[in-house]
Amino acid sequence: MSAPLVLSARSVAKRFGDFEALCALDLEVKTGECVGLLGPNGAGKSTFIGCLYGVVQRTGGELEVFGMDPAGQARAIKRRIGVVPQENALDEGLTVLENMRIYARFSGLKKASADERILQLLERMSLETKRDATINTLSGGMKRRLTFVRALLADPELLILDEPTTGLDPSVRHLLWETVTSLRSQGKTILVTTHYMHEAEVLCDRIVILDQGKVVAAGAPRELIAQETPGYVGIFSGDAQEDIRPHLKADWEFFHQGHQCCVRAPAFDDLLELQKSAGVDALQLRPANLEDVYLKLTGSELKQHD
Ligand SMILES: Nc1ncnc2c1ncn2[C@@H]1O[C@H](COP(=O)(O)OP(=O)(O)OP(=O)(O)O)[C@@H](O)[C@H]1O
Repeated sequence: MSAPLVLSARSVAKRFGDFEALCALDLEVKTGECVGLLGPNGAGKSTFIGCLYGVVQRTGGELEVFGMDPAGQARAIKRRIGVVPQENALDEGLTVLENMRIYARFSGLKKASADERILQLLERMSLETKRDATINTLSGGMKRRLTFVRALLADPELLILDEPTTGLDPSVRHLLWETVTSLRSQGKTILVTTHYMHEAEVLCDRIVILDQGKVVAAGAPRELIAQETPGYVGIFSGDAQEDIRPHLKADWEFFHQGHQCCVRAPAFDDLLELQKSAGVDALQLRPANLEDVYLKLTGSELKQHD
C-alpha cells in the first residue's frame, strides 16, 4: 500500500494582476518523501509554498495539505508544519530564547516543556551558548540555524524549507543537511526549494522542476539524469571548440557554459577518444548530473520575467 498523501495540488494557479505566477501546477507529495522544488528565479516556487499554508491565496485549482484546503483551514495546517522561509524574520531586538519562547507560545507549547524543547534544539544546532544573545549580534549562519530551531519546535509532520542554505558556509550547510537527513529517517515529510543542484541530489528522493509556473519535469534525481541527459560531460576551454567540432558525433551534444564549451557523449571512452582525436585536454570529465538536466530543461539564459 502506498503512503498517504501529505499534499495534493491539481491545476493550482496564481495570478498577480495580469501576471500568471503559477499555471495549472500539479504535484503530489507522500508521507515520508523528501521532495526538491527547483526552478529559475521567478519560477513560482515561493508562491506555491505560500499557497500551502494560506500566506498566498491561489486563484485557481484544488489544493489539499493533510486533506485540508489552505484557503479556509490555514490555521489547522500551520499547526502541523514547520517553515524555514527565505527571510529569517526573527525579532532582532530580542534574545534567542525570547524569540523562541514567543514562537513556542504561538505554536501552543506549554511553557515548561517549551523551554526544554528549545534548549534541546539549540544544542542540536550548536547554539546553546547563544541563548541570551540578541539576534542582531548573531552571524547569518547562526540566524539560519535558529530559524531551523523555530521550525522544529512543535515537532512538525511536514517541513517546508525555502532555500535553507543560501549564503551559508560549507560547515553550516553540512550541519543543516545532516539535520534534514535525520528528519527524513524519522519519517518526516520535507519539501525543499534550492538553487544548489548538488544539495537537491544529496537530499531529495524526488525532484520537481518548475519553470514559468509549471512543472516541466519530475522524478528521482538518477531517473531524471538517465532520461534527460544520460552519459558523460567533458568541459573544455572555449578556445578548444574549433578543434573539437569536426570530431563530434551525431548523437553527442555540444553546448556552451559561460566561456567554456561542453560535450555530452554516451560513454566516458567517447570523451577520452575525443581528446585524443582533437588533440585537446578537457578541464574536467564527469558523469552528467542534475545541473545538466536543470540547464537543459529551463535554459541557462535569464528569463524576461525575472
Ligand atoms: N505579491 C506579488 N505581486 C506581484 N508579483 C509577484 C508577487 N509575488 C511574486 N510575484 C511574481 O511571481 C513570480 C514568481 O515569484 P516567486 O517568488 O514565487 O518565484 P521563485 O521561484 O520563488 O523565485 P526565487 O528563486 O527568486 O525565490 C515572479 O515573477 C514574481 O515577481
